[in-house]
Amino acid sequence: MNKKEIKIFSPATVANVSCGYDVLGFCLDTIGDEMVIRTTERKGIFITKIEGYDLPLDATKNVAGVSALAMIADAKPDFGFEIEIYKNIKPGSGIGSSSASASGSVFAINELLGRPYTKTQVTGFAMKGEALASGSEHADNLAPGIFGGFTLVKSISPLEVLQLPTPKDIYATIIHPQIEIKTSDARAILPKTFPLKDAITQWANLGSFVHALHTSDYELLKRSLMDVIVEPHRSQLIPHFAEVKLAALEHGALGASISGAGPAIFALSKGIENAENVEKAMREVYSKTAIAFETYVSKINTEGIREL
Ligand SMILES: Nc1ncnc2c1ncn2[C@@H]1O[C@H](COP(=O)(O)OP(=O)(O)OP(=O)(O)O)[C@@H](O)[C@H]1O
Ligand SMILES: N[C@@H](CCO)C(=O)O
Repeated sequence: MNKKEIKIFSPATVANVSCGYDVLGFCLDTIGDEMVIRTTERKGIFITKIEGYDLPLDATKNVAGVSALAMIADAKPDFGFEIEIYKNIKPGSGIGSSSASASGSVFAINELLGRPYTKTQVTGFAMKGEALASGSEHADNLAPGIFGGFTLVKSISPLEVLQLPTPKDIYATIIHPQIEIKTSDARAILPKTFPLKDAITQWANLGSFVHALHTSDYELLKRSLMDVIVEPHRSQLIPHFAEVKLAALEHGALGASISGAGPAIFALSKGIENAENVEKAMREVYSKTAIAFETYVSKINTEGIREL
């Protein structure tokens, strides 16, 4: 007998991770949304409650509803689902707000259906929801939420996700200035072509970053956390980006860059003490401005979305 109701924690995630635009991501632990999903006799998907932020209850306009509708169109259950969303991740934050909803609903429905779908298939349904928010299908926030840890999306069609190892002592620091950048806008400002020399630098860094994760080589990790493709364009949208990045690097971070489409900025550090020093240094930069902000220090969440 399958369960009729499930409560989950759907974590925030960091996409791109400097050198892996649209393919690399990792999962955070200290911030995420909660969702309750239950079966109903009436067929369909019904978003009955959203707390935290003002988002559409219409299932066709909410990413959680769109991904859930895609899953039930395939599974064809003879009952429906109600979804309650308790949002902690601000939409347009750069730490995967839309992704947490799009993946949370289908993770939970898969559980309530008795887990007929693999994690890769669940990610495929979630991509339908994520596309509503960003205007194109990508899975670099979804995959770390669903699989946990660091992930690499090798291909979106057919979808193939690689789970990468998480070095034992690695921590993330996030600063989230309270301005909104829509992913669709941040994608639209990117050039359509790039110089070959920049592409070479970027794929060399991506390859060496993956190698550094496999070998827990923090020195190599530090030298690989670079972005010559996206950061130069998008950093202009984030006030004080260069100062925050410099402060992070000067206070022990292995690397720092834009989290997803921004405005959040992430840093990776070896050890929680370094991660906390980086947090303090990042806070100092924004404390001198009129912009409100929040910061988080988090271990890497290797479990991903979990039942509460
Ligand atoms: N359940 C939902 N949660 C969050 N955003 C939603 C949801 N449903 C629809 N949206 C819409 O998606 C957009 C936010 O998604 P967007 O991808 O821009 O931000 P993000 O997910 O925080 O960023 P990133 O993907 O860079 O981490 C907003 O326009 C919001 O109204
Ligand atoms: N890879 C995506 C992540 C944000 O959803 C981007 O940077 O546009």
